[in-house]
Amino acid sequence: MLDSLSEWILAAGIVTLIAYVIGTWTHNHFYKMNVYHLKPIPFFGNMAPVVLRRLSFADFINDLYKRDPELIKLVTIKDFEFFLDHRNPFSEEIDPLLGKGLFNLKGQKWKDMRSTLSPAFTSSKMKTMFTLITECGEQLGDFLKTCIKDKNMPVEGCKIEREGDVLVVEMKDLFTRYTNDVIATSAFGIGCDSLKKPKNEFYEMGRDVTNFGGLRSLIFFGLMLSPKLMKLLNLKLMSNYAVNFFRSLVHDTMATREAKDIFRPDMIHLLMQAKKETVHPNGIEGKTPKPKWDADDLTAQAVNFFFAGFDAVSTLLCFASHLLATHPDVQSRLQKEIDETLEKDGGKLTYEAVHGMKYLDMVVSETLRLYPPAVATDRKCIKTYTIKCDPSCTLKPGQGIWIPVYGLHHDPKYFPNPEKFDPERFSDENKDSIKQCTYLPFGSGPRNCIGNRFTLMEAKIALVHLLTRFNLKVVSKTPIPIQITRRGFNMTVDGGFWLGIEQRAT
Ligand code: HEM
Repeated sequence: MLDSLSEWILAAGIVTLIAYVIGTWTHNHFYKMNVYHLKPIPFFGNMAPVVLRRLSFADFINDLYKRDPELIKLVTIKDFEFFLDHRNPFSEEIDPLLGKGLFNLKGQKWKDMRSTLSPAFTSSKMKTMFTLITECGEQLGDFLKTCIKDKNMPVEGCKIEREGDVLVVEMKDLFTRYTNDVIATSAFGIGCDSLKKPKNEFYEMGRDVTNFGGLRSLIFFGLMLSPKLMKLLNLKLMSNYAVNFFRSLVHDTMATREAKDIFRPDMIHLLMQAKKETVHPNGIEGKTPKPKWDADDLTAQAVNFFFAGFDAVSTLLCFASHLLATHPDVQSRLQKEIDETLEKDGGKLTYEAVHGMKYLDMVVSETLRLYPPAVATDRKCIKTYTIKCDPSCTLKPGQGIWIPVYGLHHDPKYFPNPEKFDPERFSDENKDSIKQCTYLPFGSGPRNCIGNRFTLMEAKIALVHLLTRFNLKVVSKTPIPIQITRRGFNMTVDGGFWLGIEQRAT
């Protein structure tokens, strides 16, 4: 027991000293490496502006940014073998369904899983999934049409208000319902209509597990700083309830399909093939042992697709709709392209038509430049590597690298007048002049986003179904100018993406 004041002061002094040493343990790291750096502060390092909500994560990345696309090319493409892994904060022990997802896998296990999954994302597989996704796009258009026509139709559960013939819609809510239904049908093999059944369990679960605001942003930050401490405190990002929900969903779907010999052109089918080991990791039959995936390995991939698909794609659609509503000239030109394309094909939307619309591609690409849903990505050094610069800098295994996607996209050196929404940057004449490794919405090199084709198809289908029937309008609730949130890591705006949706004149 401490019973005198001096003992208390001594104990407090020792605790403070230990805390200070722990909080500044790595702070002379860059100094010792002779690398230009921002001076870190105790406990926060350089993250104080984000943790204390003085800056959004995107602006923080922009401020940190001292870039060199050539270096990014070395790390992500040329010398990729030295930087194979992400610095992932998810641990297989704490959050198995996050830790075992492709994004988090390391080394050979990542290579094996990536080769197993890659066949699911080829153009031919996208084509087979096109019909499933188009059905969700039609569902979205039909729901909005009925909502406008039938003023008595209940819309509780969805964030929709009525102003005469205009629906005032919170687009993040609308689009997460669409992206939820898309990923439910294509990755989990189940049909959902989250607009008509706004409280369905799959949607509620998705909203909950992909919310990285509030307490979760602190746990996320804690996992980055000290996974061991988080494990000790039993703090995880996914609740046991959510883990069991996804485990039994994937397990039951696979069991039903096996028992009834059901085939569906979706990702569950591919995962089932992987389980049966019919997909060979390197395509060289007999030379390399086939990886053994257990049930969690496979469920984790579906969960990984869900995480990526639910939030990032809806974020892209929110920013795209906002930009179209605030740039009516761009919206009209896009509607014209869509109308003409559909007319040529007798009103039917085909895979080829979606991929042939150039202006649509330019609008989506420019949205991803201006507001990349992944504002940064990273790599972890796994073998000692010397960067040939002056003075040279040697990276040791375990050290991490940020790739500041948002900073590159907003650099006037690569994108003149970077805050301007200008789809022309991606026209046939201009797009080839974009310098390699300066436009990275889906990352770079062999570890880039495996879902990039899927994303573009999904987003374009939604925009076609919306713009062919409706106009997007600025309303009094529309946030202008747009302010990216300072709460948490999600690329979103406080208060919501409110826009007006009105039926187009026929
Ligand atoms: C707007 C939508 C999306 C954006 C902006 C996005 C962006 C990214 C980025 C930046 C990375 C890291 C790449 C790197 O470090 O080089 C990534 C990885 C990944 N993404 Fe996406 N993504 C999106 C949608 C999707 C979708 C829909 C899926 C799945 C269906 C998906 C699955 C993945 C996976 C599995 C990885 C890890 C790949 C690996 O480590 O091999 N993403 N994504």
